[in-house]
Amino acid sequence: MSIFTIDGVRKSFTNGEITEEILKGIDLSLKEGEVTALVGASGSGKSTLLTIAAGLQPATDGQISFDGEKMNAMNQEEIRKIRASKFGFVFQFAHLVPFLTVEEQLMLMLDVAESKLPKRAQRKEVERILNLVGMDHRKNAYPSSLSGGEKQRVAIARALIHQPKVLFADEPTASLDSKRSNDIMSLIRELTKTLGITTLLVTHDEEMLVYADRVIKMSDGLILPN
Ligand SMILES: Nc1ncnc2c1ncn2[C@@H]1O[C@H](COP(=O)(O)OP(=O)(O)OP(=O)(O)O)[C@@H](O)[C@H]1O
Repeated sequence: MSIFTIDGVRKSFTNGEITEEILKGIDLSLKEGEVTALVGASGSGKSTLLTIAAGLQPATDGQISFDGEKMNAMNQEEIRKIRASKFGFVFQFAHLVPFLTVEEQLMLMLDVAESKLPKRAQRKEVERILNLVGMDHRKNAYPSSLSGGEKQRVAIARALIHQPKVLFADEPTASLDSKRSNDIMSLIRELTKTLGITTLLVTHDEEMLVYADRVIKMSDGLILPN
């Protein structure tokens, strides 16, 4: 089932007198339980498409529907709520808060997502997700004592702690060596399947495409036919 559909999405940026069209009419649907990878040359529009799909910036034209609702018809506050409760994000760097322990990072995220669970149940949930990403033994650690791969595991746990429906991952392995990249992508794939999430991944790394169910190639603001 498609949970996310992108129809005829265009995006232009204007700098002074010059307007440049970066996305030139994108149609894409994402299926539940699948990892969809966006690949393409630098500047082809991958990150722009991901941020528009995630409601982080508006499209110039076109429709985005999530779970049967048109995101274009929503106001900023409605989009913010969907982002906080239904979407999770992982980027190239983990961006963990340096003065919070692993457990505290995740508790903070539950606050942001306005979790209604009592604190004790929240702690249990944190333990469960840390177990899923293999980091439960480091719940009291601060980010400075974690390796790059461990930080990314915590970032994945933080992205999934509020049980989002969609995971947006923009170059999640770009700061890692080959072994850690494979570990992280294998984890993202496994969690996509076991938790029934829909994952949109942007990557430069061809080696990571084995973890995708679908590979979408972009070139100059368009999706190339398969
Ligand atoms: N806010 C903006 N204002 C003007 N131009 C922008 C803006 N955001 C992106 N662009 C331009 O849009 C084009 C596509 O950028 P985007 O980051 O989507 O590409 P990408 O395929 O993700 O590239 P990379 O692989 O290098 O990250 C680039 O030429 C970029 O300079």
